[in-house]
Formats: sequence, C-alpha cells, structure tokens
Amino acid sequence: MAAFHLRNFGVLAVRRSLNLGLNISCKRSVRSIRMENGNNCNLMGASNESRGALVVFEGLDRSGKTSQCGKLLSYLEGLGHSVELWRFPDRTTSVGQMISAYLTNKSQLDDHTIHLLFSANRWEKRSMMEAKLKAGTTLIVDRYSYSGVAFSSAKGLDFEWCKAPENGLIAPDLVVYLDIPPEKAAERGGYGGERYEQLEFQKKVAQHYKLLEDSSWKMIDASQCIEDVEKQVEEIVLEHVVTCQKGKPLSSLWSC
Ligand SMILES: Nc1ncnc2c1ncn2[C@@H]1O[C@H](COP(=O)(O)OP(=O)(O)O)[C@@H](O)[C@H]1O
Ligand SMILES: Cc1cn([C@H]2C[C@H](O)[C@@H](COP(=O)(O)OP(=O)(O)O)O2)c(=O)[nH]c1=O
Repeated sequence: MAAFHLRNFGVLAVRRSLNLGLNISCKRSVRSIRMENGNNCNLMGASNESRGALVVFEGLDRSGKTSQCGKLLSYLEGLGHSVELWRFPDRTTSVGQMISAYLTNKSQLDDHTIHLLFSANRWEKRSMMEAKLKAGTTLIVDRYSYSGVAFSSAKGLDFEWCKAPENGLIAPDLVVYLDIPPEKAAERGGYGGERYEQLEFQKKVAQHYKLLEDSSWKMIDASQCIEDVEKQVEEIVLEHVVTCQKGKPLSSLWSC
C-alpha cells in the first residue's frame, strides 16, 4: 500500500512539474513519459525530490558564454542558492589534457577519436554531476553535448554517430543558446590560436547547432549588450531552478 502511494505521488509530481502536456507511459512505476513532440523522455530516480538544476550554455566561440556563466553564478549565489560553475572540456583531467593539447595544435588526432575524447570527458564527470544535482546544487555548465555534436558534425562526421556516445548523459533542464552571427562573434576580442577559431568553420558549427534545438532550449540574442543578455538569462534560469527545487525528475539524453 505504501509503495502504491509513493508511485502515485510520483505520477502526480511528474504531471505538475513538467507542465508540457504529456502521457505517462506506465502508471505503476514511472520510468518514461511521452512528450507532445512524440519523443520518449527517460526519467531517472525518484520524481518528487528537490534538486539542483542543470543549466547549460551553448553558442559559438566568443558568443559570451563564459561572461554570462560568471554573472549567473554571482546572481544565484546572491539569492542564496547552492551553485557551481562547470565547463567542458574540463581540461584538468588526463582526458581533458589530451583534448587541450589537440585544441592548441600540440597534437594531431583523428576526428572520430577527438570526438570520443570530448564525450569521455563528460562521462568521467557524470556521476559527480548526478550527485551534486541530487544534493540540491545547481550546475551552470559552459558547453556540453551540443558542442560535441555541433563541432564534430560540422567537420563532416555523421550527425547520428556524433550523438550516440552522449546517450545516457544527464539531460539539461535548460539550454541557454547565445545566438550571434559568426561574423559578429569573430569581431569580439579576436580569435586566439585554438583549432576551431576560424570564421568559415564557425559558420558551419552554427548551422549544425540549429539542428539540435529542442524544447529545453532558449535562444537569446547574444548581439545585445552584456547587461541585456544578463537580465534575460537571469529570468529564464530562475524559473527553471524553482521547478527543479519542486521535484522535476532528472532525465537523460537524447530522449526529451
Ligand atoms: N554581449 C556582449 N557584447 C560585447 N562584448 C561581449 C559580450 N559578451 C561578451 N563579450 C566579450 O566578448 C569576448 C568573448 O566573451 P566570452 O564570454 O569569453 O565568450 P565565450 O566564452 O563564448 O567564448 C570577451 O572579450 C567578452 O568581454
Ligand atoms: C565541449 C566541446 C567543445 N568543443 C570545442 C568548442 C571550442 O572551440 C573548443 C574549446 O571550448 P572552450 O574552451 O569552451 O572555448 P571557448 O571559450 O572559446 O568557447 O572545443 C568541441 O569540439 N567538442 C566538445 O564536446
């Protein structure tokens, strides 16, 4: 009887928190839900527990991600939230150091190999990510799986092949896409010497990013001044932090 109540409560919590018009696929034990867009969304763990939000920033090089992540961190901390700033690639791990050597042209790697290293760099942080979110810490993440797919597929690798190794990573609650014309991004402070910082390549990346847009994305015009972008980011993010505090279940890529 107790188990029945618990499951039932889980169903109600899912209905309330997702607010997206969905069909529960299994009422006895909520494992997946069907979204309006027809995709299945795999849920992980109990659905009614308060948790932190996974907020990902994506965009071209120089779109303003690092600036906005820093500002958002201060804003949420100022409101008393538990929050951490992460970034991918995480160059501090041994995998991350191989990635860094590649990006700075100190090593050469086959395109498939570097793609899998970027993905491995996310997988090595996955369990820590889940633990932090479940402990109530909101994670602001500068680049995630969308960068992985957009950059590698822009080189000509098969789009679905690029998505496959990301399957099972934690799905962001919100992807803030800082949208900027590649030419305008290139004007900002100039590109450094890293491998992908070339206008023609960034144009291709922008096209591939757009193929990844789903209901978790919010597009923000990143050509606006820093303060205007900042205000819009704060509003959107706060809404998602509150939803996660109320018990929105975690889900995994690429199911939503
Ligand atoms: N909205 C903006 N308007 C003008 N310049 C910006 C804006 N956002 C960031 N910048 C500047 O552009 C450069 C790149 O910003 P950064 O946050 O490092 O981008 P990213 O992390 O996406 O590469 C920095 O010199 C930063 O000060
Ligand atoms: C996370 C990630 C980044 N990248 C690319 C995007 C960037 O050009 C580069 C390094 O990312 P980053 O250090 O975030 O660069 P920036 O601050 O200029 O945005 O690695 C991939 O190709 N695949 C990935 O999975």
